[in-house]
Amino acid sequence: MSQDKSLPDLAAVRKEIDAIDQQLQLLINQRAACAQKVAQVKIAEEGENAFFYRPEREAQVLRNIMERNQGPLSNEEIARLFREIMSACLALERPVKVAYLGPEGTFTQQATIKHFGHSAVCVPMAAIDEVFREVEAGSADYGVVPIENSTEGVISHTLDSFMDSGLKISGEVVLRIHQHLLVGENTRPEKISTIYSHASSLAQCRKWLDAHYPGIERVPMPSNAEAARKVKGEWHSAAIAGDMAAELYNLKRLAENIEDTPDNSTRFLIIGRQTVPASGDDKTSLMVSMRNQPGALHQILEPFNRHNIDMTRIESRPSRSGAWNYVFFIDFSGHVDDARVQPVLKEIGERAADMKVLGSYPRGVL
Ligand SMILES: O=C(O)C(=O)C[C@]1(C(=O)O)C=C[C@@H](O)C=C1
Repeated sequence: MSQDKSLPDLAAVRKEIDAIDQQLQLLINQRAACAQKVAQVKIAEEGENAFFYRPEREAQVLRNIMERNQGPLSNEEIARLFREIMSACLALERPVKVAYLGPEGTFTQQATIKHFGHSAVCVPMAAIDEVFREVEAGSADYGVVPIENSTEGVISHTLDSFMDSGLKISGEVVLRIHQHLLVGENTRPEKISTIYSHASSLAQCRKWLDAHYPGIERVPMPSNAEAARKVKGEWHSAAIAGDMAAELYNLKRLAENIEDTPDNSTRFLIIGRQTVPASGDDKTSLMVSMRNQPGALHQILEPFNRHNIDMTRIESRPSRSGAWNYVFFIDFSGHVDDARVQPVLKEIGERAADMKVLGSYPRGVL
């Protein structure tokens, strides 16, 4: 019994919670049973190799949840809970196997869980092209690779992998990147002589390091998770890495959120073998090869402008097929099936030496 008469009665509120939990449990299992019925339809229509994961439907479900949310839980929090419910429902239909750029503890693993939830089977790969190969070979259903960082720019390795791959982009996920200075339990801050991290993480924290650890050696590592693993047993070094690595290796945080730009984020792509129908709010990624002639770039950009299509990114990479030819990677708002997108693709296709649609996919929701 509460002392203060204006406070709710604790035992009574807990009883209310128990009753709600009972209903929630029933409803969640009813929802899961519906997912099993959906699986039956998919198998009947498309066979055992049907695509059980439906990115467009998941994006719609999550958007609806956020739109109708009245609180007190925030839109992000409620969507995260439903993300996990859908993840469990999908696993009941058919567990999905997702290859990601490892090792365990990387931001890519964090992005994979953010996108697919905890019920997906996540497998770390040693390199970006291994993620591509694993999905191409059918050993994994989907792959997750980083594509661009807001402070560091594009990850060219991922772009280059698309040149030799027939895989499609089926989604994107954006992760806020928070970097921490991590040490093992026996490390004394004043004894630190080396700081390990991935080169891009060192670059993202350069100003902070200049101010707090001037003159201390900075050693690039293949990943920040590996940097975290290395400092676990060293008493004179520190690592820069994120939450996942800190938890995985049980490291102490000497300083948190040390990235130089507070809105530091990385965008990851989901790659697979699936063409995704329109979700209502989509993006498309294109790969366009152009001969190196005057006005080549203008020829590609002009149709987007004339048809009023919002181009969200353009990157160029030297083509591997011949000297001085360029490949442009273009992202724009819209889906290949949209009536206003089709004339743009037709015109660019006529002007380019080669054009490949890498995929139309829902804009990242979470
Ligand atoms: O609607 C479907 O196709 C389902 O399989 C159901 C469901 C869900 O739980 O809502 C589960 C997995 C799919 O990726 C999308 C949605």
